[in-house]
Amino acid sequence: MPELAFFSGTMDCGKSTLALQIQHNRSARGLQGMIFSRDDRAGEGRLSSRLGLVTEAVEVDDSFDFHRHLAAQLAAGQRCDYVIVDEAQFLSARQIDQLAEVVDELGLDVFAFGITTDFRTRLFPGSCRLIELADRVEVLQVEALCWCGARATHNARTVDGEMVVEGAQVVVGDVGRPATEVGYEVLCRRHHRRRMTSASARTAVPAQQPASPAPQP
Ligand SMILES: Nc1ncnc2c1ncn2[C@@H]1O[C@H](COP(=O)(O)OP(=O)(O)O)[C@@H](O)[C@H]1O
Ligand SMILES: Cc1cn([C@H]2C[C@H](O)[C@@H](COP(=O)(O)O)O2)c(=O)[nH]c1=O
Repeated sequence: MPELAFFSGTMDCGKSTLALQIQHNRSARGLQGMIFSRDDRAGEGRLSSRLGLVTEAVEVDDSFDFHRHLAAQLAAGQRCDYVIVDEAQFLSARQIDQLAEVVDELGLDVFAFGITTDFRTRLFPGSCRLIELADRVEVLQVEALCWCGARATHNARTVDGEMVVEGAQVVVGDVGRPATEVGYEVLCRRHHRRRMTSASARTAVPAQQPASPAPQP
C-alpha cells in the first residue's frame, strides 16, 4: 500500500540526509523519484544535507499544486515511483492534503521531511497537517543534543546572539554558525523554556556554581 510518511524532528537531526539516502537506495534499485523542496538553505531548486550531499529538486511555492503537477507528469508519460518532499514544514495545509491525494489517488509513496515546531515551539502549518494526515510519523533517531547533553527537542532562534521568541515564523537560516543576524540552536525543553542558549549558559555558569561544601564535622 502506498503511504504518506512524515519524518520529523528538530533542525540538524539528519532529515535531509535521510531523504537523500532514501532517494539513493531506491534509485539503486531502478526506481524513479520526484524530489521537491522549499526554501532550502543551499538555494532554490535544491535539497541539501549538512553532510555535503545535495541534489536538484523542484522548488515549491504557495501556488504549487502537488496533485495537479504529478498527475500531469504521469499523463505525459513521465515515470514516477515515489515522491520526496523536504522542508515540508513550509507547505500549506492545502498542499499536504494534495500529498495525501497523491498517495490515495495516484498510488505513489510520499516521504515528507520537516521540522515539527518553530522557534516559539508552535507547530508549522505543514507539519501540523502532516501529523493529522500521515500514515506514519517517524521522529528521527539521530538525536540532536542540547548544549547540556540532553536530547534536543526544540529549536531556538537567536538574533544578534540573543534568543528571541517573537518574530516571523519563517526565516531561513542555520545552526552552528556565528550568527550576526538570525541564527538557530537546538535545545532541550528545559533550556528552551529558560531561554538559555549555549552562549547565555557560558555567561551564567559562574553565577550558578554551587558554593563550596561546608566542612563536615
Ligand atoms: N562534519 C560532520 N561529520 C559528521 N556528521 C555530520 C557533520 N556535519 C553534520 N553531520 C551530521 O548531519 C546531521 C545534520 O544533517 P541534515 O540532514 O543536514 O539535518 P536536517 O535536514 O535534519 O537539518 C547532524 O545531526 C550530524 O549528525
Ligand atoms: C525553527 C525555525 C526554523 N526555520 C527555518 C530555518 C531553516 O532554514 C529551516 C529548517 O531547516 P533544517 O534543514 O531542518 O535545519 O527552517 C524557520 O523558518 N523558522 C523557525 O522557527
